[in-house]
Amino acid sequence: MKGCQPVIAVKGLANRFGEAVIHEDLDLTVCRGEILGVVGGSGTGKSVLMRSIIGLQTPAAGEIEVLGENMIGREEDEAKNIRRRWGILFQNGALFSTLTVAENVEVPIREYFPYLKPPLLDEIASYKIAMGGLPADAGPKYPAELSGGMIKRAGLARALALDPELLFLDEPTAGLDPISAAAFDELIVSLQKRLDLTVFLITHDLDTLYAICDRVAVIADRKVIAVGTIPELLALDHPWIQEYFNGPRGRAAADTAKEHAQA
Ligand SMILES: Nc1ncnc2c1ncn2[C@@H]1O[C@H](COP(=O)(O)OP(=O)(O)OP(=O)(O)O)[C@@H](O)[C@H]1O
Repeated sequence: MKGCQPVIAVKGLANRFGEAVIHEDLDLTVCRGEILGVVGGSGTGKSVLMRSIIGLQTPAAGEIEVLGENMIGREEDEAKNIRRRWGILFQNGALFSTLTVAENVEVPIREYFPYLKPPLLDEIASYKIAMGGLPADAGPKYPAELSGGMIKRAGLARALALDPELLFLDEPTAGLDPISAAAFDELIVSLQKRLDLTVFLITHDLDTLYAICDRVAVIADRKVIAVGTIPELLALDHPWIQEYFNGPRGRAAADTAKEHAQA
């Protein structure tokens, strides 16, 4: 991408579990300010890639830089300083079930700013809950009292708790109805613009790819086989890419995106 300032730079990444080789010589660059979609068939290693980037999975080989910092082999206190610069929304929201939404949002704030007093913590949590697009009365609720869409929004509010520069989203619209999914997509775009975020977004949702991603990285054959805009990807004749974007679901998503552009 022209003028790309790399926020994530992965080079020669290899991941293996026993005999199973998940990644081999995988390269990927995510540029500042973009929403990069990551797609690939089930089990191609999208989550393992994200886990490697955020330091939850030690790769067998390769280099990973995030926000200009080498991520491999860092001491815990150094890694902690880098971690506070990003937010993560895990696939199922990963909220603590025994804590309210507000308390969940406060977890990372308490970790990094243990001296903050409850009134200020509550104020910050309310602000983040509103940023996640939840009503104020969601704060005292427990995750079990929330709908799937609200859980994602609460997870997003927590991911935004420390004013991140970079956001990782693992299948944020999975399990949402199409209207809630579209609303969540809009929220991501508006947050990305307002907060000048870089977004690494794993998804199977073709509507999301068309609606909000600047570029899409395709994982197949253990590596990133292509990165580009959807028109750029459509010009490639890789069978998975063609089937994915030109299959019935891909064409329907393209039509929906066209209708939105004309409306
Ligand atoms: N901790 C682990 N131990 C052993 N195998 C693992 C581990 N984590 C992931 N795998 C394997 O690595 C492969 C890639 O998993 P991953 O969850 O990254 O796939 P994915 O592309 O995110 O899939 P999906 O789209 O279905 O979520 C799978 O075969 C999975 O079983």
